[in-house]
Amino acid sequence: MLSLQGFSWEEEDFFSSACRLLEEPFSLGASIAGFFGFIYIQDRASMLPPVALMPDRGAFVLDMCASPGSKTGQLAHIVGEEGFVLGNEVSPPRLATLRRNLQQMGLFQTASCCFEGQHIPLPGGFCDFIQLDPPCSGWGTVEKNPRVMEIWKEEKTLPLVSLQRELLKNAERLLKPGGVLVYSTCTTNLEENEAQVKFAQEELGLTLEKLSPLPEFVMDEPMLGMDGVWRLSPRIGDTQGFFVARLRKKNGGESFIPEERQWGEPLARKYVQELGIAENYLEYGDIAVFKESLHFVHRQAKFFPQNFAWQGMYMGKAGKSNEVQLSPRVRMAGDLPMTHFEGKDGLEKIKGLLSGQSFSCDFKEKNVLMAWNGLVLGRLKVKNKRLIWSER
Ligand SMILES: C[S@@+](CC[C@H](N)C(=O)[O-])C[C@H]1O[C@@H](n2cnc3c(N)ncnc32)[C@H](O)[C@@H]1O
Repeated sequence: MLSLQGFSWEEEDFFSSACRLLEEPFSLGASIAGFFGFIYIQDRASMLPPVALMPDRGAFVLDMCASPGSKTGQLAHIVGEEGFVLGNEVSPPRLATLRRNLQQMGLFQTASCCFEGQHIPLPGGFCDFIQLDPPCSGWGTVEKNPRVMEIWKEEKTLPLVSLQRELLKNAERLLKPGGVLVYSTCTTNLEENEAQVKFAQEELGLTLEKLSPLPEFVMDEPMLGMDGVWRLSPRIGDTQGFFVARLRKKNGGESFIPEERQWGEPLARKYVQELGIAENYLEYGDIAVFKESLHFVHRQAKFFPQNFAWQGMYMGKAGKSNEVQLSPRVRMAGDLPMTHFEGKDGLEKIKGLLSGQSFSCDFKEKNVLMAWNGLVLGRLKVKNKRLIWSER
């Protein structure tokens, strides 16, 4: 799809789905693959924290400061569809961006919530893995944002340092005994990096686990004589600055024993099939109605405590008497007619649909799946014997 639109890239060795863009005839985000969420654009170095965390397949991960969702998405790929990633974001507009991105990528193994990370009201010992990528001074992004050094001059970073500590304290509380935390920033500031790791070791009792150097990256010598963390300086045309440390909570002490609950009003199996969603998706959870919208309730989300406010991946609108309208972006395919597009010609037609064109068809159904070279992209509406793409 991307090569037919003139893009070229090479695969990176440090992470199986990472690719380095070589040719970009127009903005990659405006490509068809970008529109349908098959790619996510981010700096090379910002992919390192999930590589350091490397949760097991099927694991539960909390991403404490998640928007726009680069790491939530990457972690969701690592844990797979049977795993689960909860992305937390304190700012409502940024939470909306996070939710949009997760839906665009079709990641039903994710959910989101909106709390101050230092006060996420989950029970202690709830999480196997935590990603903490807190707000920081961003000195490592100076190539892109030259003003950061002025905005976040030395003493101005003090409130950030204390917020990061509060976040670290809650992360330690939320980890299960033996659980793993990755702390990362995009700054080169010692106080927000190595000094915070020392705080986590000395004040919170976490153990630093050594990360092996990655040959694909030029790494700097860590400060304070610390061994086994990743420290990168910004390098023009290559990476932004980054810092990554992996910490583990000691074994012993109690884990939280969760209880399963029902969330929303799950749609009956038969109805799910009628919507053109294959039954096998229900192995991962339910598709449930919440007031006016439809969301995926992953089976791992069923263990959240009763009063915990969270939201599963958005799947569409719900009307009265359980009448639902699936979002055109729902890629979960099932027994529904499909319209196939092939090759370059097919891409041109898809571009036409996305810009408001319609095509005549003989489908009797209200919705059909749309695929390009066998890859399901989403759902088209059938109106007056014409196929249209409509997100309304
Ligand atoms: C460095 S960015 C996270 C980037 C994200 N991890 C990614 O890779 O896409 C930090 C985020 O933390 C959010 N934030 C700020 N204060 C927070 C707090 N107290 N609790 C949770 N999130 C917070 C910011 O709004 C911002 O979206």
